[in-house]
Amino acid sequence: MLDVAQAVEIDSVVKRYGTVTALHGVSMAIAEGEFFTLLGPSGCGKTTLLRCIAGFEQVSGGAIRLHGEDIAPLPPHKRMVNTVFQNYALFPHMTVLDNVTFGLLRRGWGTRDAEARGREVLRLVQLSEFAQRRPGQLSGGQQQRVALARALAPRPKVLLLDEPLSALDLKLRQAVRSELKSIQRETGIAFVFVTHDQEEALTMSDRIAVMSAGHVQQVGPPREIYEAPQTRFVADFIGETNLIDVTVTQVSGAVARLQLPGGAAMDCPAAPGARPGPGHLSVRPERLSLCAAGQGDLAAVMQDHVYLGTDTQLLMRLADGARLVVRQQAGSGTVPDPGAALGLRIEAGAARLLAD
Ligand SMILES: Nc1ncnc2c1ncn2[C@@H]1O[C@H](COP(=O)(O)OP(=O)(O)OP(=O)(O)O)[C@@H](O)[C@H]1O
Repeated sequence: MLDVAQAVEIDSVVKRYGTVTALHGVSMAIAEGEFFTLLGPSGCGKTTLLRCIAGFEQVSGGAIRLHGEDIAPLPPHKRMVNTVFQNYALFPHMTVLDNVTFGLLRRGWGTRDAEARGREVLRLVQLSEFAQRRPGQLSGGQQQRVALARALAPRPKVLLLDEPLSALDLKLRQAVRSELKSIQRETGIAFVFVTHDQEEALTMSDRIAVMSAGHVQQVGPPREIYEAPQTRFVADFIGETNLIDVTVTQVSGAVARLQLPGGAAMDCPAAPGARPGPGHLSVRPERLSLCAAGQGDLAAVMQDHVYLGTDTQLLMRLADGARLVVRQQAGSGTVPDPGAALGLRIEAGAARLLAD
């Protein structure tokens, strides 16, 4: 059935370049007005998927629908989507306003309407007073906003953004992040945002699709991706985690019973697909705490520590040689001496059995 609340539906999309398969049957649905992020390491297929939505590439299998309509037969300029590229691709010899109106005039808008719309989107990105400058006379962040204004000008239904902040330095990137987010809210159109930066994804998105090697690993809101990762890849790629080898004795529904290294038993939430047998538990470093040797869930030996200002990273080893990291907040305890035997307590609800 057709679901009109979906701005974009990606349905079992396969993309091959000769013998290379860049997308292996990828599915996801992006809602109207949603800030949706494709996140994954270099080469996982993010840009390929964006290019398939934009129409710069044809899919090898599956379908892409925009507001319920299969867009395969439509050329890029008929798709009601627009793209903001990493390098902005502004015309250096044109004014800011002309850069923004250029695409409108090519689409057949009248000069007067194009100029009015151009000034409107420049107001939206707070660049009204720069309308007559050339791109070379603007900062990187301002050029990025011109590129955004230009892409928004024809009122696309979906805006695609391919690592639009990666050319900016860290401070500026953080400032532009919140601007971009508020512009998205104001326009109410769906943004499909590509990044390999997990912090960018966590801070800006309504939902994130984590991709690896042409597959979707998990789709969900940032908190769910961080707190309830389903696979080792997601647990490891998003933030920092401890992957602990465990023996799963029973899985019933979303709860697993397992045995920790050292023999202690515990019940914990399990990702869909988790099975009895050897398994991996993910526990974030900030959700482990120290206690006396012989107490807690795990027995560990202190190895080393790294002072990080707001907190300290404690590096530990379990009896089987596995390494664990504990994050201790500044002022919340003393750092044990190297070689000290300790207990580690896993905060209630903090452990998650992964599917692989
Ligand atoms: N035109 C092409 N011809 C052949 N292979 C390609 C082509 N474009 C992309 N690929 C391959 O497809 C895979 C996915 O590439 P893609 O650019 O989508 O990854 P990405 O996740 O966007 O990476 P990055 O973050 O580095 O841009 C890679 O293995 C890449 O080498």
